[in-house]
Amino acid sequence: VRWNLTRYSPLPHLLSQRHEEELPAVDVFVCTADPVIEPPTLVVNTVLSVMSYNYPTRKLAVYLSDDGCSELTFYALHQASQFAKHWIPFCKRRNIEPRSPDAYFDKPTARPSGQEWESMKVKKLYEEMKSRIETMAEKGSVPPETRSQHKGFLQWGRHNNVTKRNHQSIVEIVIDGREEDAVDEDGDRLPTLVYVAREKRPQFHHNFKAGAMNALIRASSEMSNGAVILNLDCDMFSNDPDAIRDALCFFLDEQSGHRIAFVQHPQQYFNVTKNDLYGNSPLQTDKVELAGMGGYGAALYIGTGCFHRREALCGNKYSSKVDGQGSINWKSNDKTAKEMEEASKVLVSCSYEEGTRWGKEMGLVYGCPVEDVVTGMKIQCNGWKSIYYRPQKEAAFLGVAPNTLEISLIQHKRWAEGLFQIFLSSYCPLVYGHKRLPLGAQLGYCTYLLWAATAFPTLCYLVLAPLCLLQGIPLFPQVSSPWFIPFAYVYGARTIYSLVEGLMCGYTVKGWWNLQRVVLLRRSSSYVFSFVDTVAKQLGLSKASGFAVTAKVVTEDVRRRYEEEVMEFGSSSTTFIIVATVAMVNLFGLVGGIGKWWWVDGGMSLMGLQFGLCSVVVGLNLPVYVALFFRRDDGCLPVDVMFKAVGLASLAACLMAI
Ligand SMILES: O=c1ccn([C@@H]2O[C@H](COP(=O)(O)OP(=O)(O)O[C@H]3O[C@H](CO)[C@@H](O)[C@H](O)[C@H]3O)[C@@H](O)[C@H]2O)c(=O)[nH]1
Ligand SMILES: [Mn+2]
Repeated sequence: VRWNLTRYSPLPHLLSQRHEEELPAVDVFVCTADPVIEPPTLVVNTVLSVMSYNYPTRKLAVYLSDDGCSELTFYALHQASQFAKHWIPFCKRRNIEPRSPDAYFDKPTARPSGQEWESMKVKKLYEEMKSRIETMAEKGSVPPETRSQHKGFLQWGRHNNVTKRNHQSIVEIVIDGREEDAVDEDGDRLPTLVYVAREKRPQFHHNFKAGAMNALIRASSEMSNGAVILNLDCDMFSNDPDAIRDALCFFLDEQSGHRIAFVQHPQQYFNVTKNDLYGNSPLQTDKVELAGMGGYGAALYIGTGCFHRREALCGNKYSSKVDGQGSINWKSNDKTAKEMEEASKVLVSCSYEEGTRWGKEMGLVYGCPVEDVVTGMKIQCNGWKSIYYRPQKEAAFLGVAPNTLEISLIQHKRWAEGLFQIFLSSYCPLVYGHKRLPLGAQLGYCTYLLWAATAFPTLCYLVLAPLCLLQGIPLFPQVSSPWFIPFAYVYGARTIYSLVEGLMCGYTVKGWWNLQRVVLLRRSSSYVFSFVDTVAKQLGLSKASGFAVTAKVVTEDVRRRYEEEVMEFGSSSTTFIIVATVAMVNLFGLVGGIGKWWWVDGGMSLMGLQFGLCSVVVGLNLPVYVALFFRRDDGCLPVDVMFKAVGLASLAACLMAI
């Protein structure tokens, strides 16, 4: 992936000059799944940020897919549609950035001073809306005066018996951009806003986010039918009001635009701390590796912050011969709102997909926890190219990064599992991509798909090396032997390369060091589970696991520790027992090894590499020891984890001795 770096700088002013009249309709899909882990205020901030794009509003439609089917989320969206009448003109008049109200009012420069009455007024309206949403969340019922403002609330009426897992299709147009009264306080037209909760029934598998996206693709095709689709997770707001125009530069490029299926932005986060304790923002991946994949025309689709050509996402193959291919012009729709809602409801019902190619050849691929990567690859194998675009100016999208170790490890378990599953499936890039993807791209995909497979080599280094050190079994050549050189070279060169590249990408030394630790923790815990689970599933020993939605809110205490970059444990999960045991084994190895070999002539030289390895691991694990023995806050490792870890590590040492 490092052989083919490609970076882009679009020229949006040329786009306006040449194509302003024929700009395509753009549909924005926002997905949410649970009103508790993904609070509605967060969701509507994302929605408001995309509603206020600098783009002709009659060509902009925003769809919210709610897999939680929550009246609260609908209420929040309805509130947001009212607030948008003030927010959008405010943003456009003053050209403010970012356009997520929370993020904007949080900026120190945005805090309105005394004279800024308008800013004060909008801020007040925003706070009022937020508190209404929070009140409704506490009370659990919609105020009667609001209930009568939109027929959509009837969907949650008593006779419908709506639960998260069992309910009818709901498609409610909250703002129909074509209506005369759909205007903001300045009299300008508002973008279309639609709420969709696809039908759920216990006997039908809903296929998580992939299912939600496919439902949206179909529902939107009945309404705005935008030729370009922007996919966002509910926790990722748009940070650049001109992002659509930048992306269109790729699709409308006269030379190669017709072949572009999607334009992917990196996943960047607004809550990453200075030294990125949990390695959430891997700068080398963002700035180098993904750009390298883009160089092969095979940028990965990573689920959010991605602009798609509808046609390619729907499963059509690229062909230079088909007429009209590449044209993504705007078309209008003459149906009434009611007709559109009714037609879409059928398309998002459970049984609609039965016997169709949806989830296989059409739309997002089902059955894989990383539906995004496999779908992206399938699109590329259909002959399309994809672009990876990381704007130099500022991030176009900003999301919420996991802020505890556990959340981050759970997320990685899902990813590594899904990725490995792709490797073992018929979608393996070396097979499926053979002759359809450049070799570099096939191998590039494998560097991700094989994350889980790194678990066992890593565990060997982490467990066998220190135990053998204790027992006096040398595993590597001794320091004075010429065979020492290749080992030292590989390790040294790899480390220096990674450090230098990391620093060039903008890491602090501490940030780079933190990343090494996190990678170690992932490989020795999350990826072990991913590997075992995937293999068990392949052998038919267990059923497909679900999609553990990443938690987006934590308590105040936990957030404070995150901001201070103190590692958060705070539970006795199996993951942490493994983490603590590995740390203890290495501590025993190092201390015991020194005690044993220091006095023996040539002992330190004989065991040199093992000592080195053990010291690095102990160094990386310092926060684990601190959490085990020195910390007393709620985020430390509980006493029972300490006993278990010490017990298991001693047991392992004893077994080795026998
Ligand atoms: O049944 C579900 C489960 C999830 N989601 C949505 O999917 C998105 C991603 O879920 P999240 O728990 O935040 O997962 P992350 O690990 O943060 O997501 C990354 O990884 C996923 C694949 O594992 C991709 O789908 C995401 O786009 C990508 O950001 C969120 O908006 C959810 O609301 C649904 O709509 N329905
Ligand atoms: Mn997420």
